[in-house]
Amino acid sequence: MSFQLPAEFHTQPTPFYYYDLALLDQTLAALTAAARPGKFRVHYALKANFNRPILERIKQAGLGADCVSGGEVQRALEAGFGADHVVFAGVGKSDAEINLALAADIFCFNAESVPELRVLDELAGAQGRRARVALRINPNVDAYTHPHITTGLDANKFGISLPDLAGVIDQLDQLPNVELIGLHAHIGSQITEMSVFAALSRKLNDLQTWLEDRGHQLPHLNVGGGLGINYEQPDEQPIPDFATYFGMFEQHLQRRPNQQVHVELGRSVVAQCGTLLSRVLYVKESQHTRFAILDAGMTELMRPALYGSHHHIQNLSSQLPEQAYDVVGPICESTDTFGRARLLPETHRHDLVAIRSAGAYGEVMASGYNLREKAVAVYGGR
Ligand SMILES: Cc1ncc(COP(=O)(O)O)c(C=O)c1O
Ligand SMILES: N[C@@H](CCCC[NH3+])C(=O)O
Repeated sequence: MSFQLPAEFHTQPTPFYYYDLALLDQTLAALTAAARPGKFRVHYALKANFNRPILERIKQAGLGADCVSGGEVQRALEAGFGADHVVFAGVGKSDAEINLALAADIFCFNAESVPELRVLDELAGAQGRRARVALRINPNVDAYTHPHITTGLDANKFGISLPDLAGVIDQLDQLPNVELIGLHAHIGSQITEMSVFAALSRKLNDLQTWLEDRGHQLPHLNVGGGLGINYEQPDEQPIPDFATYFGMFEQHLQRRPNQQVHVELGRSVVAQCGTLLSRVLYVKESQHTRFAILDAGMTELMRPALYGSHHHIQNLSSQLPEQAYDVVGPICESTDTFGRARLLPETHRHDLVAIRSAGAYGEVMASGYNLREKAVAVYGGR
């Protein structure tokens, strides 16, 4: 079934984000079933979408929270996630952010460098606490995704590269207010080649053996997020293939007895339930190209401009024969283009257009460039 906007929103001023909470609930049900309670602990990566109604559903489904800023830690706590289910990642955590998370006594910091560990130690000591830490390693595993969203290669800024790990652990062992509880890795986002999770598992298996030889038994292992979604055909696959994703780790990761394995998924949880709605301002026909100029632009959904990402586009108002359009926004940048030569039914001013799979990394990456107002969010399927 293709996308339908509930009638109550047909007069909503555009552009706006529409979220289908019923689809979110179905996605969460599939996710929690595939994670097989007790087998995997799932943390939702707030960076993908931190709207309150969405967070409340996710919390109700029993997920924890994966945060990448003090603001996200705060938002997760306000939304009711227990501090013991909050993890805090990020290559550049400020002192204020660390202090906030320490004071809340969150479950774990995913730490990425010796300088960060020293600051964690100092600030935890000042608060009379111990910081639980998982070391984010950079496993140098290619995620076969867009180069801008690959995070686990030597050239990327994230994590501790493997040759440096022994030195980092030696220094960590000297820090009295930091407790090593696990390893963390996250190799990239929008991953569709599932074999990379087997490669990651094998690296983690070797590392664990190496650590055990040095006397470190780790109760926690966090394998990150990254499961991709179907942007080309959102209606064919509204719910991502969680079973295959978890299956890769079940098959290839050598879990130690009583070890807790964590994942932190963002996109696959919320992408398909969100749609950006926009109206056509003008159809401009030149000698070369036929443009459909929308009232939404890269300020509302930056992914096509930033990564050349594909989002499925539908004209909800027209049933006329199809023509090719370059679908663009009103922003003063040539990259403000949602799609080139897209086949849409003959399109006219005021037609309503849906830009699909926009629930993750859409609204959260909006900007006020050109002094644009922030698009509102509305919710259906309650
Ligand atoms: C450290 C970390 N964890 C989790 C995520 C969530 O990833 P995804 O939305 O691809 O599941 C990201 C984003 O890529 C990340 O950087
Ligand atoms: N923002 C990116 C993904 C990066 C995820 C954060 N590490 C996207 O829209 O696809």
